[in-house]
Amino acid sequence: MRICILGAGQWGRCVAALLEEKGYDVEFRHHTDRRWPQPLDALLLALPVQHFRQTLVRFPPPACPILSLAKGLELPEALRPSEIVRQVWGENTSVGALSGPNFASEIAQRLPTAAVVAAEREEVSLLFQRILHCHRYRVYRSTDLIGVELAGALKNVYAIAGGICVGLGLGDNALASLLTRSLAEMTRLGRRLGARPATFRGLAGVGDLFLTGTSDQSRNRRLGKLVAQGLPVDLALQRIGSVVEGYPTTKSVVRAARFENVRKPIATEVYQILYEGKPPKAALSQLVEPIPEQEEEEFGES
Ligand SMILES: NC(=O)C1=CN([C@@H]2O[C@H](COP(=O)(O)OP(=O)(O)OC[C@H]3O[C@@H](n4cnc5c(N)ncnc54)[C@H](O)[C@@H]3O)[C@@H](O)[C@H]2O)C=CC1
Ligand SMILES: O=C(CO)COP(=O)(O)O
Repeated sequence: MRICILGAGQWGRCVAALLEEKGYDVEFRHHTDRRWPQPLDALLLALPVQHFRQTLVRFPPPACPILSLAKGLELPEALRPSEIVRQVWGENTSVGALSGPNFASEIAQRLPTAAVVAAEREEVSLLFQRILHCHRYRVYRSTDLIGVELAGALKNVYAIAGGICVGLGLGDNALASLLTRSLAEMTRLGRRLGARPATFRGLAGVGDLFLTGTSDQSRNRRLGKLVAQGLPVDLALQRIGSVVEGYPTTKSVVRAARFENVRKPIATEVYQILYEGKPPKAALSQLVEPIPEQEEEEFGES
């Protein structure tokens, strides 16, 4: 079986190594290429989401199932990776998504973890589960493509919030509270777009949120921490030096029409810190001080 990976960053290279270990023939394509390898059985997309569209248009629609490995929402409409794929290559394109608590660096060290592959059509999720699953990478299946893609993208916004909380030295109680309320907010945003709430309690949701919200390996959390410690956003992004999907995704979530009128106080504060220069301390205290308004319940807490 011949598998192509478009995008050779940390994640694309890590997944390639895993597949090669399983005996697959893997070939990379870069965003400057124009042709697919022949023949081609499956395509994995490992590009940052903001580069998806401009890269995909260079290539003809591939005649094989596609899996997005990316975690973000495209500006300005907050489109999910699979939505971009279908806009560019046609509505009938077979496309799924992979997500979960997966730091590339740990998987590259052969440490174990789990993930979920989602696709609307079960034969697509079955195919990619079979391709990726192995003794150190346990792959589950889901039919909630919307939920899995949204969970993977949104957790980056809340990992930044976690970093801000840590950077301000607010303590572990505050961090746990913030991440729990973040999960409620993610679930609410997901519900608006038709995602299943249960998906947010799975690997792509709580699994990845708690990983990236509590570990300094996360680039998103590091961005929040550096900014809370007083570094200007552009310098913080430069210092991290690789893709921080939560940065554009925060803007997508707060500005896109599809999330209008969904209560999202945490994402809004993160947006104001990153894009409007609001001092992190003022933003975070705004989340802590007022008695919460009555809101749609996610955890029976109103
Ligand atoms: N690194 C990780 O641990 C994980 C990353 N992901 C996701 O995978 C996606 C890729 O992330 P990483 O591989 O970590 O990024 P990276 O920062 O290591 O690599 C960046 C990638 O962007 C490509 N690129 C740079 N400029 C480009 C342009 N103008 N047009 C198109 N492509 C361009 C590069 O070729 C490279 O493939 C992101 O959505 C990320 O959230 C998901 C799970 C784990
Ligand atoms: O998605 C990831 C791990 O699951 C990678 O997180 P960061 O992009 O925050 O480093």
